[in-house]
Amino acid sequence: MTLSSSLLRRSSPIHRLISAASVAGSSRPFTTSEGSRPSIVHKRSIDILHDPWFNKGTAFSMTERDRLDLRGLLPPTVMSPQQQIDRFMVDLKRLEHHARDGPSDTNALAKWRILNRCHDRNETLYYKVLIDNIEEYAPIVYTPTVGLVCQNYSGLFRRPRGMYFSAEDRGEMMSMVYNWPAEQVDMIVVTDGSRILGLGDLGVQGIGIAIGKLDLYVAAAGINPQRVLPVMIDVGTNNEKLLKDPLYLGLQEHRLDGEAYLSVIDEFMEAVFTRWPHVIVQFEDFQSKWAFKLLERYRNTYRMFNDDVQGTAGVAIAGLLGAVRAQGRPMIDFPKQKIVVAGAGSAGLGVVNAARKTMARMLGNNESAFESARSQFWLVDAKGLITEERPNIDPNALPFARKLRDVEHQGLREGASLVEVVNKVKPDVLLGLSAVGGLFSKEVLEALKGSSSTRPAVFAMSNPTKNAECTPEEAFSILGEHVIFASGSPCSDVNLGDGKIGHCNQGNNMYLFPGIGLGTLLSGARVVSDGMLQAAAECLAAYMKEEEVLKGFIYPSISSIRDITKEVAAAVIQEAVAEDLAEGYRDMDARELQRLDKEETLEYVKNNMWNPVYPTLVYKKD
Ligand SMILES: NC(=O)c1ccc[n+]([C@@H]2O[C@H](COP(=O)([O-])OP(=O)(O)OC[C@H]3O[C@@H](n4cnc5c(N)ncnc54)[C@H](O)[C@@H]3O)[C@@H](O)[C@H]2O)c1
Ligand SMILES: O=C(O)C[C@H](O)C(=O)O
Ligand SMILES: [Mg+2]
Repeated sequence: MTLSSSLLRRSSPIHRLISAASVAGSSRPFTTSEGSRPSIVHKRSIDILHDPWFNKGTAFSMTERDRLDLRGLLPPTVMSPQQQIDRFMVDLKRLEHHARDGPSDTNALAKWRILNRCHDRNETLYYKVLIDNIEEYAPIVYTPTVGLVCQNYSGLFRRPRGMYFSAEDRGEMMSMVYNWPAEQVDMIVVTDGSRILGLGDLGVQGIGIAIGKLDLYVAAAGINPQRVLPVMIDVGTNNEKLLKDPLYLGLQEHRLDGEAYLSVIDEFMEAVFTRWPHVIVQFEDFQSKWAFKLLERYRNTYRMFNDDVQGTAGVAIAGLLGAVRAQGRPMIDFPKQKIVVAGAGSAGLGVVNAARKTMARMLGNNESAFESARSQFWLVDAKGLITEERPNIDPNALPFARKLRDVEHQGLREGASLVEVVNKVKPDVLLGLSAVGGLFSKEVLEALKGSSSTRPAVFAMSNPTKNAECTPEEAFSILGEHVIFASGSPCSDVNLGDGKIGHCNQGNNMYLFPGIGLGTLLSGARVVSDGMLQAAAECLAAYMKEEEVLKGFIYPSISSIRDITKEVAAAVIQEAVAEDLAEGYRDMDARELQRLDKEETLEYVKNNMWNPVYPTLVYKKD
């Protein structure tokens, strides 16, 4: 290599100076105009986005994105430099405004920004901070702050993270997936932004939830951060506010539907599994209309699961079993529990389906057990109690529609209100997955006083905090110290006076999805089976000791999430082996996996979890 060519090597600092000098003045990236001299760049793809000299961010034109292998690495809308400035200023002004008025979310967003900048600069440091302070920072990188981040994503967006596949990319996905710089990807979290937490359709801004979930994959499951990929599939949005917002980063058209929608998701799945055949894809925050259909479409072919349907169900079951134990009763009494569920979307239906199966197994695992288990559930949605009389009933809710004979006997009817249902049914458990903040009103909680349980349980599982069906203060003040309480987003314990504390559990799928993903990865299971999900739920339920449960602690502290995740992953591996689904991972082939006992499986999991430690770096010439 000649001296001059070595000087011009793309990573050399001298090269950067030369290139910068050659573009000084007229052709700096931000001011490129027709006819000005081009900048010579010796890099492509993500390296350009990470180089502050050449990065134009959302202002890269589509042709430049194609030429420079950037397609998919940025949100689909091309912005003008002025729009970029406008977007930045909106964000800046919003923070100034909030700082004057002082609403409580300002601090959380400011903390998110600081953490996010650290994430952009130094991943090892970022994850060390997150792991060592998970209780403090999970509420920032995950629910509830991640909801606020998604709502403000157009303003907060600086450096891209993850990939964007849009309706405009049809026919291109198989090649654009190669624009992602990592050779290996273990875990993808994908959303179409159609139902982000309880905040509705946030379009392309929903990428924030995929990023937040993967942060937990790294922090809790020890998935290598270089092998995670957040994905946003932008098929438009039906959020009218975003459709009119000139600074919105996503496609400004209504959502694709029907076959057109399915073909985009199909193309995406085919592309990622072609490049990374062993990847695991977690579907996140898809509106329930598609959540169930996509799960059925892919679950027997690809390594995938839906976190809102399946992860939530497992966490709810663990909590429901905890609530039985908290009453001083054995878990096997679970099939006697009367459970009212408010919300019949992807999460609510996921929970009742899985809880019914769990009850049926305890009752003998036959047809009649399955049939009798269904009568333990009352489903209430926006139109009230769901019965067989419901016109155009959602087929997914049909198995739980109450029989007319039963409801009449109970003094209820089609569409009865939640308070009526609670009054008449006197449930042991009231579980909310409705996304309606305050749904468990004073009247509803007063009605629960009539519960036939000695320790009624309230699960206000909707996220983020403002969408929770009630607060722990409301539950404890109305129902007294014996109520078992869980919310989806973190809440503080309640001081009940006289030295007594009302414990607020966090009932969130974060206790399971990292372990489900890690266990699937390390087992090399071909698919994620119902049995593997059930094993994960049972493992979480068993994690809690008797004395903790009796004190109202039905979920572990998030500070032990790495340990819980290790246990869950080991349980998932053992089940995959038992079901003959495990094909092994790296040096651990299927036969060796079969030989591992529980302790050895735990050790195997532990040894495969990434830790945030700086590796030794060695320089090598190209
Ligand atoms: N804690 C967790 O781990 C967890 C997991 C998944 C989802 N969630 C939360 O659950 C909520 C719902 O998620 P989803 O995917 O099922 O949403 P979804 O939109 O699919 O379903 C919402 C359901 O609530 C019903 N509903 C609306 N208003 C109601 C009312 N007044 N009374 C009773 N029901 C009402 C709707 O009819 C619908 O059936 C979201 O807030 C989400 O954040 C929490
Ligand atoms: O994201 C969460 O905190 C839980 C759940 O997946 C949700 O959609 O609310
Ligand atoms: Mg979710």
